[in-house]
Amino acid sequence: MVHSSRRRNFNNKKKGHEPRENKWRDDRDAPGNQGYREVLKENEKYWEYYKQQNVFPLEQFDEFKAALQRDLPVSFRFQGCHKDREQLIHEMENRFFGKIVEAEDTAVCVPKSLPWYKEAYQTPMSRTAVRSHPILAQLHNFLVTEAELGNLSRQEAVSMIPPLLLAPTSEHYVLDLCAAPGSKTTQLLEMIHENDENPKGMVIANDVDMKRCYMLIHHTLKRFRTAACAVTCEDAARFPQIADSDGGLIQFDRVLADVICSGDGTLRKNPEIWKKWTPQDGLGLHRMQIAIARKGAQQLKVGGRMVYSTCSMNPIEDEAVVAQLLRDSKGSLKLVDTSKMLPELKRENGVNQWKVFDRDMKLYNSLEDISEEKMKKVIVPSLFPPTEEEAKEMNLHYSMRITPHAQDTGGFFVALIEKVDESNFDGSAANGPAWKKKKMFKDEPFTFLKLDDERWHDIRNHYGVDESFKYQNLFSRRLESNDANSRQLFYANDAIKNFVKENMAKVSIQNAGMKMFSRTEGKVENTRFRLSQEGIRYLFKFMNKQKVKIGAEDMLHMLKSEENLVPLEKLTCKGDVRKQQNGTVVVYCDEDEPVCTWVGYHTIAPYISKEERLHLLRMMGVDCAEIELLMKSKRKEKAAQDREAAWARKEEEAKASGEPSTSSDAACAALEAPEENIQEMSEVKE
Ligand SMILES: C[S@@+](CC[C@H](N)C(=O)[O-])C[C@H]1O[C@@H](n2cnc3c(N)ncnc32)[C@H](O)[C@@H]1O
Repeated sequence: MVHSSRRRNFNNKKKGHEPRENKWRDDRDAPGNQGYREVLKENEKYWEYYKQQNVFPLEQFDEFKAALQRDLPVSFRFQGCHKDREQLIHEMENRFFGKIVEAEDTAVCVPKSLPWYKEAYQTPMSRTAVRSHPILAQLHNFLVTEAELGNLSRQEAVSMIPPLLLAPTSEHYVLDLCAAPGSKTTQLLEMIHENDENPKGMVIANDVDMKRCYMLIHHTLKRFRTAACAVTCEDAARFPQIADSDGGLIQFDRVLADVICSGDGTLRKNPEIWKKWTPQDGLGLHRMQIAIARKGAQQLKVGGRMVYSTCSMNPIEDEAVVAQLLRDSKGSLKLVDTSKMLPELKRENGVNQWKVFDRDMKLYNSLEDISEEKMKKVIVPSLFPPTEEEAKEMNLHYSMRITPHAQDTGGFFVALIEKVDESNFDGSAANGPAWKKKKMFKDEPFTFLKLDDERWHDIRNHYGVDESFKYQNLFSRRLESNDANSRQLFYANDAIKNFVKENMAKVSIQNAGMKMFSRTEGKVENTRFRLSQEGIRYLFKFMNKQKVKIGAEDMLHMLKSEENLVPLEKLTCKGDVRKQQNGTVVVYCDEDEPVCTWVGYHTIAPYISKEERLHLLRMMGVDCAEIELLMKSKRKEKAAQDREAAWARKEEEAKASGEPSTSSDAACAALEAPEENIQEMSEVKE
């Protein structure tokens, strides 16, 4: 992102300019960040539209408006395994909440857990305010390192609802049709891992936008390493039927259609919407939304459930889409009554009646009102509310709308739909405007290991891997002829392996499973393959060599050491470690937390990130305040360097094009993925 003072100069803004009432200097980290540009938080059409729609009692209108004009509270969610979550929540509450209360500062609030999701927290303070307050800054520091590791995710409160309603289990096959940037994908993955570290189920996360797929892989999934996920890049409205290994078709237990929408419930964090919103935003997306929802329903098995959700409160994008889906299904789909689910969540029931306006707020009561030919393409029959008879069958009130003022969140809509019967549903007729896909990367083939592969012999012998380990689920991303040179070996569970093998020719699969081994060229080790920390999670229990149980003191010594290389001489475990071959050695105090290390002739080095070290120390009850501070200053330094570099690039681009720069730096920075996480995708020149 761009350094603020330079941005101000570039935009010719005066320094020291104070925001006026009802204007907002948006958060520098906000998605779609426009810098410190002022935004007038007014839009007459928007206010009038929602006064007319009756999606919440009209007497609440002033509260609705006031909530939308306030900054969005910060919310975050603890994720990862149950034990870690509990311990981290305990640490956060113990270390910071007391101090915040003691400070008796009225400007500071203790984050509160959401009444309907106890592992998620919300604070009415904006992100900028949190970072600039001395006590909250420490808490922020703690949260940032845990977020880096994927133990915590900053996510809008309302966006946590769809996975909670879908409630997938470890056996479920889940399709997330519009997945990027992936906060709900992570939540779904976490749920299928909740009671089983190595679930039989899988999540296929799809997005039509290649750049956003890339973000999903290298930023979101990087933090939640799993063998049970694949990322595909397809138009959801045309998502292909997935082949199963037995020659049949895969039908999913759960589908999430968190579709593209006008985002008019995200005004509090997307300032652009204030200026641009008209009713046309919803009208323009309606057909695409129906097409995606229909394709999602087609992929469901009988008894399976789909969530249709939008971050818009507009019935044209919400109930009208669900109503058309139900109409088309001829009784194969039913809305599920969600009124008893998440009882503490305040919501409005879905509505049976709404009004259809065009871009200029002209009201259309029925199709007969349309005189102009060109409007017939815009105002289509499915925009209108159901007849009284249809409404009785549809139960649109079973769906829910979250209004911003009900519990200080963004606006959101969710419908839970169940497939009750296959016979009348013709998903193949699902058609919508086609998405023009821009191809950036060539999909490298997935080549799975065979028993006689010498790499497998090498790995099996070196790590003493048990016969029961599924070597056939290891793969590289190279053509078979070129495979021996692959730098990395990945691992997928059976469901993902079968999905990939059967479908790689017809589905654009960008990523699957997780990295387990990297090739090494060093002289120290006796294997060509180094084990990665995320790979241990799966391999550890199959390993009979290259692992050593050590005492807590040795572990602390290694993790706390300022030098990465720790002399073996200083550790009591040196004898046991020296019995292993040089290279990767896994050490552990507790079998649940094995740590990958690198052992040389005289030294041992934990082969994990700084954040991971910090997390392990926290889990061992160590006070990490000093290390956190040190890391914070390094992070700041790095962020400043990145900002400068991004800004320099932007200026270069602007100079080259002769146009003033717009700020898509967030996206720019987000696309810089560390090379080691890339599944050997190669760029294709178009
Ligand atoms: C509301 S966002 C999804 C947010 C995501 N579910 C999450 O929780 O992070 C909508 C996504 O739909 C994607 N999208 C838009 N049209 C699509 C299509 N036809 N097929 C698949 N994805 C689409 C966009 O690229 C965008 O990433």
